[in-house]
This record gives sequence, structure tokens and C-alpha cells, in this order.
Amino acid sequence: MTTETGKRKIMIFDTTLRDGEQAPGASLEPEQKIVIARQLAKLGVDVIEPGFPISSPGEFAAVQQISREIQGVEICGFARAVKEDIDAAVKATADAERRRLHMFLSSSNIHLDFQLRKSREQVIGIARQMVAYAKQFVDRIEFSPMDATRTGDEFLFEMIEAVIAEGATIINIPDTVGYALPEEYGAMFTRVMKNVRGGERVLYSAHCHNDLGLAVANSLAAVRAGVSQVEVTINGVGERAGNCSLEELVMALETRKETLGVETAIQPEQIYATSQMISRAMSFPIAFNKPIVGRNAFQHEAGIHQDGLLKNRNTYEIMDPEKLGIPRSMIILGKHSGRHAIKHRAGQFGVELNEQQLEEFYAAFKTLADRQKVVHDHQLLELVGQAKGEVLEPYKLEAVQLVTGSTGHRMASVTVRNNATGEEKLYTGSGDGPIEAVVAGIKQALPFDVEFADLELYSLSSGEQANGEAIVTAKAHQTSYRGIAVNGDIILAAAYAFMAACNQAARDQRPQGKAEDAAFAGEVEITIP
Ligand SMILES: CC(=O)SCCNC(=O)CCNC(=O)[C@H](O)C(C)(C)COP(=O)(O)OP(=O)(O)OC[C@H]1O[C@@H](n2cnc3c(N)ncnc32)[C@H](O)[C@@H]1OP(=O)(O)O
Ligand SMILES: CC(C)C(=O)C(=O)O
Repeated sequence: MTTETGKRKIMIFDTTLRDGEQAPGASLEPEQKIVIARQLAKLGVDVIEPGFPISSPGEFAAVQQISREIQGVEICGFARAVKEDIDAAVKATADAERRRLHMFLSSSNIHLDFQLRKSREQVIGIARQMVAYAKQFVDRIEFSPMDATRTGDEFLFEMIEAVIAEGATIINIPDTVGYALPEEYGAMFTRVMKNVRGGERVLYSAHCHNDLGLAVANSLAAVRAGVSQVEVTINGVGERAGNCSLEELVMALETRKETLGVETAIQPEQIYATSQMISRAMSFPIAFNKPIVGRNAFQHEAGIHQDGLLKNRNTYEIMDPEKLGIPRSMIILGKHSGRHAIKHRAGQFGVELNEQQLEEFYAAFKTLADRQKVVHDHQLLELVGQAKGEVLEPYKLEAVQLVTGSTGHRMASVTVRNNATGEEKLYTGSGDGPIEAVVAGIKQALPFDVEFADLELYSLSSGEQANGEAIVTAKAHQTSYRGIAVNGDIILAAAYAFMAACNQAARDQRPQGKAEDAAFAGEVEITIP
């Protein structure tokens, strides 16, 4: 299919809710699957594989509900080459606006000999019978010869020809164990397309696993060989090392579309929100250096890079994070940062530094940066304030005392200084956990409503002296604010991070302190199912 711009359309088949969910520990509740399917539709995927209906009543119900509700996306029921699986998949997807059945059966010797314990003749017979059986109910049938890349041409072609003859309309050739190399995988499609009888009647699809870190490269090789569909998961979640990651593949296709001559229907601005939703729903953290959606993917700490970026973003970035819905700052201050970046960041808070103040501040900044990985905004403002002889943060968390333990309510007393009035007051709070108690105390010091919306915690070092990093998202004035803090005590890290987010919200109300950078006022609303 050709798009309006004359490029070849690549269909994105999302299997986050089926193959992605097969990752150990990734299990989702049916209600979570429904919320995620809505987001996948918003993201613009062409096909959703919401689950394996025979596998459990909850799975069946989720596939059925998604089929009933989600419009404009093809819904795919997954099945072994077994009547009961096909019946369940057919029934679960019966109400879908558009649907397909995805049937798989192993083709490699190792699977036939040890898993299925069947001969090639028997397997071809089952494949024929089951495709013919399914064809009575569903027109669009996708067939996957499982472990295709360890099968060998002769039997692979025979199996594909057999299922096409029975009515399969989409042939997905999976690299089930992530064994293929890109040139091999691409060449396999070329040979199949050239040699398989009836092959001109079907669509071809790639499905790659990441055991050798080659899932995206292999999928790209398949695209170059002419497949019309690629099967992917959000964040690359899936069996073992995972599947081909949607965001990596789509952004490779988008960024290099002139070279590749292809396009997808994915809405890039939904990528980050979808990635966050999956990470939270599955409780799978995203590696800091993960392409596209990792927290470092668009952040820069090195002074020379920061200087280049401030002059022109394209010097060190090949994609625009804001187009992917990423509310992240490009500038992270640390020991590798230079004067250009520091001056720029201070300027974003409405603080001008003259040459002498900058030099004085720069020395103190480097000393602090040597001691810790990142200098956070509230620390920057404290240092800048010292250099200028001013107090720049609206509020300061002066002290925290906690009564905590394994039973009963946790109690906190917090001392907060209002820097505008100089008033210092003690507030008390309680909650089921220590963070809730501290947050309840801090909230009382603020003249506006604020919600503690989200907390990410990371360990930055090891051993008893380990430092914890807390990233808190607070919501106030219909905007999200992120505060980051590091402390040896994770409760204090969360408290300082919350205070930092509240200070951004407070500054946002003052004209001179209006933040221009998306890092301070995140636009993205992420509903975690
Ligand atoms: C590459 C992939 O991602 S394949 C998909 C893998 N996903 C899953 O397995 C998740 C959901 N699975 C389940 O809930 C269960 O495994 C079920 C409900 C499907 C089956 O459960 P059980 O009937 O208890 O069988 P079990 O899982 O122990 O064994 C699998 C059986 O299916 C057979 N089988 C495997 N693949 C196929 C296939 N494509 N077609 C037909 N039979 C198959 C196996 O040979 C084995 O049969 P046997 O019992 O005769 O030895
Ligand atoms: C059955 C198919 C599509 C699969 O998930 C795989 O082979 O990895």
C-alpha cells in the first residue's frame, strides 16, 4: 500500500498485550488491558493483538471487551493450531469492527522433535486442517511458522505454501528465539517472496525477538526486503530479552524515511505517554539509556554538547523530543557542564548572572558537582542565590522529624520556611506511610492546592551508604511539575523532591519566574491503569 506522500505504508502490529505480556512478571489485569488498548488506538497502531483467549477466562474477557470497544483498529485473536484455541479466539473477537485470527505452529526440527513430537508430514497436515477450519469463521488469517529462522528453506516454503493454499492471507515469519542476523533475515524474506507458490496473494510480516539485541535491526532488514507489517511491543517488552520495540522501529522508519521510502500511521506525540503507561502497568522500569523513551535519551550533561545544543539543537539530536511528547529538559547540570549551560538554566528561572557572579558561582558549582552525579535545580538556585546574595526558592524545607515503624500511622513534623516573609513554621502530618505523612505536613505550608501525583525512586549507589534519587511529580494549577532530589535517606529524598516540585509551582505563579522549559511544566498527562 502506498501513502499520500508516495511512500510504502508499513503496518504496525502491536503485540504488547500478548507477546509483551508473556514476559515474566508482566501480567496485566483485564481492566488494565482495556485502558492500554485505548491508548494503543490513540497511538495509531494498525493491529492490536490483545491476548491469547484460550489461556484464561480473564484473558478471554479482555480480548472480547477490546474487540467490542476499540474502533478503527484491527483486533487479532491468537491461537495454537488447535480447534479449542481457534474457537476461543473466534468467539472473543466476534464483535470486533475488523478482526483477524493469528495461528502459529512450529516449523523447526528442534520444535517438531522435542516440543510437538510430530513429523513434518503430521505438522503440515495439522496446519492445513486448522487453517481450513478457521477459514470458515474468519477471512483474514495470519499464520506464523514458529522458530522459522531455524527451519531451513525447504520445509519453511512447504509449510507456507500449504497454509496459503488453505486460505491464510498474512504470513508472519518469526525469529522466535532472536537467532537471525539482519542480512540473513532480510534475505530469507526475499527468497520466500520469490519462491513460495501463491506468495503474491498474501501480506508478509516480521516478528523479531531481541536475544542478541538485533530485533530492531532484523525488523528493518525485513522492511527493506519488502514486508508490509512489523510486529512490535511498547518498550520492547516480551519473552526473555523482549520483542522489537515499537518506539525504536517507528522512529528509525520516521527519521530515515527518505532513505527507506516507507511510512507508518503512528502518532509520535503519543509515544512517550504510551511507553510510561506500559512501564507503570507492568512495573517494568525503563533503562536510562533506552533509545527514544529512556530518561537520558534526550538529556545532555557534557558542556561542549550543551553549548552546541543551545546554539542549535540539531548539533547533537536527530529527533525532537517534544514531538514525541517527552517533557524532559535537554540540559542536565553536572561536573561535565560548562558556563553556557549554567547561565542558560539560571536564566530560565529569571536569574541573570554578571561575569563576576558567574565565576564565583562556577567554582562552587564544580565543587558540588564533583561530589554528586547531578546538580538539581533547587541546588542550582541555592548556589546562584548565594552568589547573588538573594534567596531564590519560595520555600525551604528546613527540617523533618518522623515517627515510623511497622504498625500504626506514621507521624511527621516538618519545618518549612517561607523565604518571602522569612517566617518559619512547624507543621505536622500523618499517613499510612512515612512519605504520605511528610507530604501532608508540607502541603499545609503552601497557599495553593497541590497533589503528590507520582514518585520514581532509584538507587544511585550500593552498600549501607547508598544514595537514593527521588523524582516526584506534583500537580498544581492544572499543571504537572517534577522535582528531583538525592539523599542517603529515601524519605528525605522524596520530601526534598516534593518541595522542589512545589517551589516550581509557586514560582510559576510569579511572572518573573515563569519556566519556559518543558522540564519544569510537563504537559503530558499519563493515566496509569
Ligand atoms: C512464541 C510464542 O510466543 S508461543 C505463545 C506462548 N504463550 C503462552 O504459552 C501463553 C499462554 N499459554 C497458556 O495459557 C497455556 O500454555 C495453554 C492454555 C495455551 C495450554 O496449556 P496446556 O494445555 O496445559 O498445555 P501446556 O502449555 O502445558 O503445553 C503446550 C501444549 O501445546 C502444544 N503446542 C505448542 N504449540 C502448539 C501449536 N502451535 N499448535 C498446537 N499445539 C501446540 C505442545 O506440544 C503441548 O502439547 P502436549 O500437551 O500434547 O505436549
Ligand atoms: C508465534 C509467534 C508469532 C511468536 O510470538 C514468536 O514466534 O515469537
